[in-house]
Amino acid sequence: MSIPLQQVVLATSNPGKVIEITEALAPLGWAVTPVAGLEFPPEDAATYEENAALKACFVSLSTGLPALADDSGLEVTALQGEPGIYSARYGSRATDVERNLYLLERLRDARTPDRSAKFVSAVVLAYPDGHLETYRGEVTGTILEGPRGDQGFGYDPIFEVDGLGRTMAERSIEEKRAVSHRGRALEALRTAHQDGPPARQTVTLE
Ligand SMILES: O=c1[nH]cnc2c1ncn2[C@@H]1O[C@H](COP(=O)(O)OP(=O)(O)O)[C@@H](O)[C@H]1O
Ligand SMILES: [Mg+2]
Repeated sequence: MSIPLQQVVLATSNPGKVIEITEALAPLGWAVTPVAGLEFPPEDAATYEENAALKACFVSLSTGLPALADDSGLEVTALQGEPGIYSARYGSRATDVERNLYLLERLRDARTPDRSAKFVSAVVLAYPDGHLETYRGEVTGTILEGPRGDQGFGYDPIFEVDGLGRTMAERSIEEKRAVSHRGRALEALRTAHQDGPPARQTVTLE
């Protein structure tokens, strides 16, 4: 039997993610509240899915409510998938602008014409009884020589979405959601929940 969902806590302190996730979940009619006053455990897992599960489980257990977390990153082909799961702290740089500059330097040093990359998002919804739902979204693009646009956050200004000719920072929140990794993962979640919580898989041991 599914637990009816009315309220979900967002397990993130990233303001850009809070805005994007809250807007993407609006059609479901859930009360979506950002988490407050919790210090997150270190993200020391090896995959986006496990890191998102760490954050979502921690907040769900702390609040007794269903909690949703996103773990995401940028994977640059010529840098063997860097910064990947380490995107939030790439090169130990402290700000988005410094991390963007560091990435551009690394790519220049790689001396290759290949500037292809992709954004990946894993979204996990954790229930207080330990049940997890996992969704994933990706978007491919090109790393520019310099930043363009002032919307969004993180690596948005240096990532031009394939086929669009605009960076993620040159799109409104709605336009970004239509193509972004997080928008796609959350669309999968919305579809799964459109008629109530999806059925849980039962495992039978023989
Ligand atoms: O939509 C996006 N646009 C630009 N950069 C992003 C996006 N999603 C993730 N990133 C980058 O990847 C990092 C993902 O970090 P992570 O998911 O571990 O935690 P965070 O919630 O603490 O930022 C972000 O800090 C940002 O630098
Ligand atoms: Mg992370």
